[in-house]
Amino acid sequence: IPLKSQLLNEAYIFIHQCYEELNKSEDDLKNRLSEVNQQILLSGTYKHTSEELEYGAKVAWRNSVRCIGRLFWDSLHVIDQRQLDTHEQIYNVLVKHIEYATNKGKVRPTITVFSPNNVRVWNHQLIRYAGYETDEGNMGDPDSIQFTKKCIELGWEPKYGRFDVLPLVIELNGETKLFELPDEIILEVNIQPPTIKSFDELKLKWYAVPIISNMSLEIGGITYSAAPFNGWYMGTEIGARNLADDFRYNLLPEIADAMELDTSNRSMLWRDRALLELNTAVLHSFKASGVTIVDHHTAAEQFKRFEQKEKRIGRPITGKWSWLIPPLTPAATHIFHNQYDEQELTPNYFYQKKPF
Ligand code: HEM
Ligand SMILES: N=C(Nc1cccc(CNC[C@@H]2CCCN2)c1)c1cccs1
Repeated sequence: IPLKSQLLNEAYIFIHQCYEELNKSEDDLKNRLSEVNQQILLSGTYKHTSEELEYGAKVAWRNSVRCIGRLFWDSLHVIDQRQLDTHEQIYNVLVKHIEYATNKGKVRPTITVFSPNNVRVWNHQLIRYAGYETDEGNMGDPDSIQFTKKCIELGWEPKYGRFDVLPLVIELNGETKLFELPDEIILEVNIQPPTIKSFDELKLKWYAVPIISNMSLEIGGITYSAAPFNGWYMGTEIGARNLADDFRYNLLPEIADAMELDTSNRSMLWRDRALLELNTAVLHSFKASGVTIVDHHTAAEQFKRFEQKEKRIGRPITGKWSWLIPPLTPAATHIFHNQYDEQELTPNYFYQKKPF
């Protein structure tokens, strides 16, 4: 086929890779290639079959170089919602995604794919806490301050709490609408340590399911700009970053006080002791609540199995070392002592320009 455009080229490569890996016949491949060629020459684009979409979304996960959780790439639940064309339908399907993925705590890795190019979800994650800048300092999640301001501009009523779940902001064909999430679909875990009782006054909690909604899914030259996907948490994301970073909830000083540590002397490693206590509390609390979570040692072990499996099959292993090593005790994992090819193959998930 004279490759008249970049899209033809990328479509060609994807269909070949997909039909090869799915063991399709030569006839199927030939027929599909000429069909795709026709669609592109006639309309300038082409439509994936549901099978191609499912394969593409799974392989995009397998190609995500920053992800430690890729062992389970083939078990992704792919929900094809490319036919929806109103804000309300999209909102209802996002609520269904949250319920299906949460599954009362037995988290199911899931992605919902909307029509390419004309849908955007403005949220970073479907469930995330608001952040506020007040005269007395910050309240809530500082990472959400800018988006929270946007929601207030769009008519959202701020509650100025520490853990206010943000509304969904859905853009369709250039029109943006705001939707509140019903409390009952948001599963949260109260975080208390297995040891220290004084933690309780800190009244800590976090939401159960991380659902990334601001990245695009690129398959064979087609960009799905709204394709929210979730897995389950690795404990350090909550305990070593979201609740610990001094530009996030910055809780280590309070944790250290609750542990009656001497915080006047750094070389006593009080920050490290507080981190350990907080991270064991996160893992313990999620497990006690029956919510899926993985510790960073187990996750690294699973990633090692992923590497071994990919090697056996003869596929390249790609990874981004600085993201794959966990923020807590990284040198205790094999990842720390390895090097990885950072090449970003497609299909893949990519950052996209902010819609606001
Ligand atoms: C099943 C459990 C999973 C676990 C435990 C897991 C774990 C992680 C962790 C810890 C990160 C780094 C996040 C950060 O430091 O902010 C990450 C990144 C990533 N994961 Fe996974 N993941 C899982 C499933 C998935 C799924 C289902 C997808 C997509 C279908 C996915 C795609 C990605 C992508 C694209 C990134 C990079 C995000 C960025 O660049 O900001 N992961 N994963
Ligand atoms: N466990 C998860 N964690 C995760 C995965 C991808 C992206 C993120 C959020 N990353 C952005 C934050 C903020 C800056 C650096 N980390 C979290 C998953 C979320 C969705 C699928 S798995």
